[in-house]
Amino acid sequence: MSAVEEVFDVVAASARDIRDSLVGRRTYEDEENPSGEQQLEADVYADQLLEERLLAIDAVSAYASEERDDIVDNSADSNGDGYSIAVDPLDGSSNVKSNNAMGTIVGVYDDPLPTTGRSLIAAAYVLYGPLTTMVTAHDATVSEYVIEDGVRRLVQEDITLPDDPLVYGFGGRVPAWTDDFTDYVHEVEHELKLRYGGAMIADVNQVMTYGGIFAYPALESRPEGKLRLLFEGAPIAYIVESAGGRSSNGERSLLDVEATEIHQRVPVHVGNTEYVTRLEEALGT
Ligand SMILES: O=P(O)(O)OC[C@H]1O[C@](O)(COP(=O)(O)O)[C@@H](O)[C@@H]1O
Ligand SMILES: [Mg+2]
Ligand SMILES: [Mg+2]
Repeated sequence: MSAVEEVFDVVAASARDIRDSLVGRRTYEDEENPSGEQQLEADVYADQLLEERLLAIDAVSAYASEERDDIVDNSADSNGDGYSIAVDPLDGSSNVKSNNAMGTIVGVYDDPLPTTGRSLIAAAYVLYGPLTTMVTAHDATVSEYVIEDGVRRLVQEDITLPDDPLVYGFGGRVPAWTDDFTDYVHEVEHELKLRYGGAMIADVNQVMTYGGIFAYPALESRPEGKLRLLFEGAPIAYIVESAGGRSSNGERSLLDVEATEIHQRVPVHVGNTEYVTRLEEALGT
């Protein structure tokens, strides 16, 4: 089995345990993560589980996560030339309180972190919805699996974004959006249906399913947006682009954004090519 398939299997097995763990871990810890957000017990649990299991794979030499300051380096065990894994252990974890959908995001990078999304050789996300599903991208192929008893079963192969887009979801408070972005939203809302749930993975998965656009844009008070490049933006861009869509930070593909810090943020826009291209035009880039 290839190392990438091994990573995907470990993520699937861990997804079952993460899901099972949620029931007793819906309260906040006293700690904040490196992005200054309060951590839930569930965030910490998922992070520890994934760190332990992913680093146990021979070909994995480093583990970085949204929930910890520093990279955990295991290169001595993998002869220094293994993959670096970047993880958002629970995406949209504040949804655990209201029992709404959440995700797990995994990027497999072929270079030491921080590095650009062009170093990604695979990416995957788990969606904890009514079903636990997993979408993987590797070798230009996007596949969807259902996870049962910790094992992934293929349900759809060679996924591409639908040609007739239906939905949009944009994060951030409306008054915080820039004027250019707001003008774009006013166009799009005549064409697509709003679907926004506050967990990027759930919102992006709707775009993967129905076509359209998801964005967490630059805000007036926060030009860098909210989402993190290595753990959220680049892996999702890799998956959406592998499915025939586009990603952008407003100017260029998220895969081409220079990475200088592990926890750096980036404006995220992903979806059907037409909508992302129009968005770049609206932003004047
Ligand atoms: O609550 P807001 O501001 O709409 O932000 C929602 C965004 O924040 C996130 O929850 C951030 O992810 P984390 O839960 O991993 O910090 C995204 O999943 C989502 O798109
Ligand atoms: Mg997240
Ligand atoms: Mg998270």
